[in-house]
Amino acid sequence: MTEAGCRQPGTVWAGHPLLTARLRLRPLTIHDAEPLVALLNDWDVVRLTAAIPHPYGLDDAKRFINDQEVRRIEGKGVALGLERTTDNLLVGVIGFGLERNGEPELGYWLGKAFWNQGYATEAIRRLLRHLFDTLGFHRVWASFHPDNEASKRVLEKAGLNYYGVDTCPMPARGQSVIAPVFHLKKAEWQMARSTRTTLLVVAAALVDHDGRVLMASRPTGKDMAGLWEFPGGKVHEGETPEAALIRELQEELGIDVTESCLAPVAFASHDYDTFHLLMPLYVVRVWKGTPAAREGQELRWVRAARLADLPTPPADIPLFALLREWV
Ligand SMILES: Nc1nc2c([nH]c(=O)n2[C@H]2C[C@H](O)[C@@H](COP(=O)(O)OP(=O)(O)OP(=O)(O)O)O2)c(=O)[nH]1
Repeated sequence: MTEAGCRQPGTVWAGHPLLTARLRLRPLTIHDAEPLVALLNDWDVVRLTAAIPHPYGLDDAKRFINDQEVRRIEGKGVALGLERTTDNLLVGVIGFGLERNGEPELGYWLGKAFWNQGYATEAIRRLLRHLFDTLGFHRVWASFHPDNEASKRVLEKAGLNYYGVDTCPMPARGQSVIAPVFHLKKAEWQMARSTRTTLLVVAAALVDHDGRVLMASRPTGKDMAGLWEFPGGKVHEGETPEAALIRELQEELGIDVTESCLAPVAFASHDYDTFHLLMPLYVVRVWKGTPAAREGQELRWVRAARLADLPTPPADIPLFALLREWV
């Protein structure tokens, strides 16, 4: 963990995309110009923002991307595209600037089609972890247009609280507003996170005679729907991980596995927004029955070397390289 004193001055981005259950947060590139126009040329999206012009054209998008690249290099702030993992679609932008006494101030917007689906909260929570844990800041700020109730709710859900009001210039709207200001201190953020649970989930890499691994899509209605995962599920109270996996494989795939055929090979330990996942992974080469989708999921046999090409929960990504050693 980096503390504030250790942070390289001017570092606002650690270089790797930040992953959430459904999103990838990464710097904008010139390829985002057209998608930005498609999302931002919409009065409903921009009317409560301070600096986004309307109408919004390709030149505006290119200038914005370029300016943000310069700000990032100069260590003044960063704008990150929010890319949905299942289809790599740009759904919005989140970022921060250090203009408020060198402490990060958040900004974000989502395309209208992506409102009310929890994307903003998910992105803010991940960015907070980056700002506090990786970059070592001790406080973050955010302000919003007083009419922007949705923004207020999102900030509250992410743990920020009311600080006061401030006069905020809105150059693109030709006015200033008295805007509510919210903030969150690192100590409060750490305190709230300390009450989160560690969730124990077990998973199986079923390996067939061709060395392919069975992956299942998470069904609609579950968190991370559409992503490809190892079959498995939560360990119930009083259950051993092995018993839980045998039960899950019967429930989800209709196959019978005995405990002696479960070889533990790796585990995932991943910090999701609202819980910490601990997931032992077992390789299984012998089972009775033919795996069939019993719970509305799709199934796919995938070569170990191609697992990383699938959209998967972020927790699974480190497992793929480890699994290649075993398959
Ligand atoms: N099974 C499985 N779960 C995974 C993987 N990667 C990953 O992050 N997870 C997460 C997704 C969920 O948050 C959690 C598993 O919970 P779940 O809700 O699917 O478990 P379950 O089958 O017991 O479902 P339910 O009966 O509670 O509905 O673990 C994976 O590869 N396989």
